Amino acid sequence: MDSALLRINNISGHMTRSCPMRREFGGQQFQQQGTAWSLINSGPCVGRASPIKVLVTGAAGQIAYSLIFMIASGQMFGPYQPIQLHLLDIPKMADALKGVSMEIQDGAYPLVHSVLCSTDVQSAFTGVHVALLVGAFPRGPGMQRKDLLKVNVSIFKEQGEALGKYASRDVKVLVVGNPANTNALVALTKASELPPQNFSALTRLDQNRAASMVSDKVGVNVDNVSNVIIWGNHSLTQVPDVTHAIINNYPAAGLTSPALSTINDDKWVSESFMPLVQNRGAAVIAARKLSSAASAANAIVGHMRDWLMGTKQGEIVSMAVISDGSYNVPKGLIFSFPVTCRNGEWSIVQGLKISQSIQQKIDITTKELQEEKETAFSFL
Ligand SMILES: NC(=O)c1ccc[n+]([C@@H]2O[C@H](COP(=O)([O-])OP(=O)(O)OC[C@H]3O[C@@H](n4cnc5c(N)ncnc54)[C@H](O)[C@@H]3O)[C@@H](O)[C@H]2O)c1
Ligand SMILES: O=C(O)C[C@H](O)C(=O)O
Repeated sequence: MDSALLRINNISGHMTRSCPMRREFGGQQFQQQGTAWSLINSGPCVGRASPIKVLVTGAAGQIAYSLIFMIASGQMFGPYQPIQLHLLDIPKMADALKGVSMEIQDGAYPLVHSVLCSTDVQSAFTGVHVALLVGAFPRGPGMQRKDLLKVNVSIFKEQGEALGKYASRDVKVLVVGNPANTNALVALTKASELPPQNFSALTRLDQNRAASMVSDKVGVNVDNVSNVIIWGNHSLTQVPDVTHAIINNYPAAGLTSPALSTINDDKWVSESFMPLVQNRGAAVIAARKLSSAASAANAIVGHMRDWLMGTKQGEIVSMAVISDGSYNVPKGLIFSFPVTCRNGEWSIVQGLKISQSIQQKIDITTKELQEEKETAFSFL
């Protein structure tokens, strides 16, 4: 197979049936403006009445096997956004990829208008509005993510070039394949035609892991925990930070409490919570003999939904994005920062107070990213 297009729905017929004037998604109101959906009171956002092209690489792999079906069911772009899926994998996975496309068809997802299965980079990347770069080799037991640099950098070099040449100029890119921050930097560097702000790497899984651990400790539902921050690299040196985290509806409905004083156990924060979050990926590999997949897919959906649809009022999420020098992180590294998103753009939250102990840890993860960058660029 080079490329095979499966046309599932009649695109124009579907559009006219499913675009009312106002809709609600993720607790937010959208209205139709021409062919676009806009957040009411928030300017334009991703929602379009015409289909968007969504690329998933590594589409025959284990993360993709959860992710593609979450996208197809509307969990990433909302229940009114038609989708054209572009699925890329390597030639030896062509049969498995075909099986995935058969299952998409059998799932009868109304939002999926077509599926392009390809082992050819050019056709897979052409015209895409969203690129989810999952395809890469995962680490096994005993490995660190940066051990994958040599084998995975060449993938992101080629795909960065393809983004620059063939993708839509407003493409939003999320790199998942490890080491995700540095692979994203390689792709961005090779796509010099595109703004660096279009690129990001995934640390949302770490954020979700951290929020879940805090919710267990305090005894609240995880959706009551917000503003946990992950600083730096998606690696052992990442800095899970609860200094600015909030417990909502605690101690009673409608009230909020700072997480740190609610937890009231500094030893737990530094000696249990932080290392558990940092080592969680390895713990899953030790238990499953495979790396996290379903939870990674859920994190990818959360990351893209917030980027495109906007974060909730007062909410901070973590995304690895290009550093502009904020918090003294050298410009040009892909670094996980606290961000908010509006109108399809992220901005780094400024002015947060950083304790000395968190600052020391930020310096360590920064140093690791600088070293990874040097190693990766020596392979280019
Ligand atoms: N950032 C994160 O939070 C996070 C979380 C989980 C996994 N990961 C990483 O995501 C990556 C994928 O994990 P997985 O469990 O799905 O692995 P997997 O081995 O199950 O699937 C990877 C797929 O990518 C394909 N692939 C390899 N090279 C490719 C290329 N050049 N173009 C397109 N496809 C290619 C493989 O054939 C395979 O089908 C790994 O690098 C893993 O470490 C990152
Ligand atoms: O740990 C891994 O290698 C996979 C992934 O990055 C994770 O955090 O689960």
